[in-house]
Amino acid sequence: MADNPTKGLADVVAASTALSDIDGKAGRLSYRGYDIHDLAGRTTFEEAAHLLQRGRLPTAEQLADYRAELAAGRTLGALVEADIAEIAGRQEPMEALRTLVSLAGADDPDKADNASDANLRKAARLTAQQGVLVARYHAARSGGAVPEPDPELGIAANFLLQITGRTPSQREIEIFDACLVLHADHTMNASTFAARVCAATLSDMHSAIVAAIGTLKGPLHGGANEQVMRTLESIDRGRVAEAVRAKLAAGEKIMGFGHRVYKTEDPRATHLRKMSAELGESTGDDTFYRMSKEMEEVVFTEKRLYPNVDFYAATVYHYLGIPTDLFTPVFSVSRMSGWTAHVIEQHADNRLIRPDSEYIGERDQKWIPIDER
Ligand SMILES: CC(=O)SCCNC(=O)CCNC(=O)[C@H](O)C(C)(C)COP(=O)(O)OP(=O)(O)OC[C@H]1O[C@@H](n2cnc3c(N)ncnc32)[C@H](O)[C@@H]1OP(=O)(O)O
Ligand SMILES: O=C([O-])CC(=O)C(=O)O
Repeated sequence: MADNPTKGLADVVAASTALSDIDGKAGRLSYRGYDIHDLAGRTTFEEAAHLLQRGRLPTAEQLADYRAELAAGRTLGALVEADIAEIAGRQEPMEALRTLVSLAGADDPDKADNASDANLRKAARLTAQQGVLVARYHAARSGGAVPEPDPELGIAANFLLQITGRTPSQREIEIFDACLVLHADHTMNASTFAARVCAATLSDMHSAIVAAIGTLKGPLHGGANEQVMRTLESIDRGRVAEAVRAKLAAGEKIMGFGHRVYKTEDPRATHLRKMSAELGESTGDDTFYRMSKEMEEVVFTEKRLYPNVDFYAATVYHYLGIPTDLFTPVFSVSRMSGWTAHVIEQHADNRLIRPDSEYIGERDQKWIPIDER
């Protein structure tokens, strides 16, 4: 039987959204009508999150209020505090985040309230807490202390401070802030779709985010950034082309390449490639950047595939001193802003999401009693 033409829901429009838009042929991405090239490097993550969750780029006053709300919202609840050390000892980072966000839901003062004002408050708290959860998880498993967040710093700077234990340079903050902006939203990607399916049953925001985190974790989606770094680390630096060709010949996918929607360069990769080059040079060892460039050339020659957002994000995070198994959690720190905005949008104009399936199993089977099977 021929493959279902909508297998994987390719090209199926599953929701209407005013949050982000992609032109896959031209390689363009915009958030609420603002081209990503105009936002990255000029807009802080907090401004982008405000744009997505609250519908507009904030004025200075609105931004100050939003930042104050985020700062107040990053305090973790009693259940999370009580269990984080135990969870850090027993679960991998994305599994732990899934558990911790679920616990945060029990601690949240708005809990299962789906009203729009409650959803806005929960969206801000979830966005404020995600980076803190990653940092606290990392400290708990490594037995170290987490520096207190600096109230003068934003989410990007505080995250780097809390993960690396040192005050990041201004340029590192700018680069990481731009990374968070670049990852914030991306139409109906798998994790956002999962969040919307959950929200569309009129389940609550924390439940939808738990579904999204579990979905982002997989290596065909957000989990690819960690796999990119593992691939680079496993390849002999003088034999990149040979290693890539061997993987392709063995039928393996090369992590960080290909995309369901982009048929040309992912516009986010354009920024991340430049950041990787800059950070590689400034750290004095750009080997992984140069290996990445070579991989890009070989994959394009062999398969005509372009790097996606996860490819150069890997070396950027590596150069920023972020442990490799926290790369996908970093993605969730940013995408939390988009996921929560999608839940708000879904609840505001809801209809149950329930697609159909094509039945390919046996029919008209005759039932046989158990002792005769
Ligand atoms: C944030 C994000 O989620 S970005 C994506 C992150 N994921 C990755 O980087 C994982 C690697 N990439 C992939 O697996 C895919 O390109 C996806 C999942 C991103 C897109 O998948 P789809 O649109 O379903 O494309 P699909 O997997 O069917 O690939 C189409 C063809 O291109 C090939 N292909 C696609 N990506 C790759 C890759 N990275 N390496 C090698 N071949 C690939 C497939 O093998 C397939 O070939 P075939 O037609 O000869 O069988
Ligand atoms: O849109 C997708 O399918 C995956 C992606 O690039 C993202 O979620 O950022």
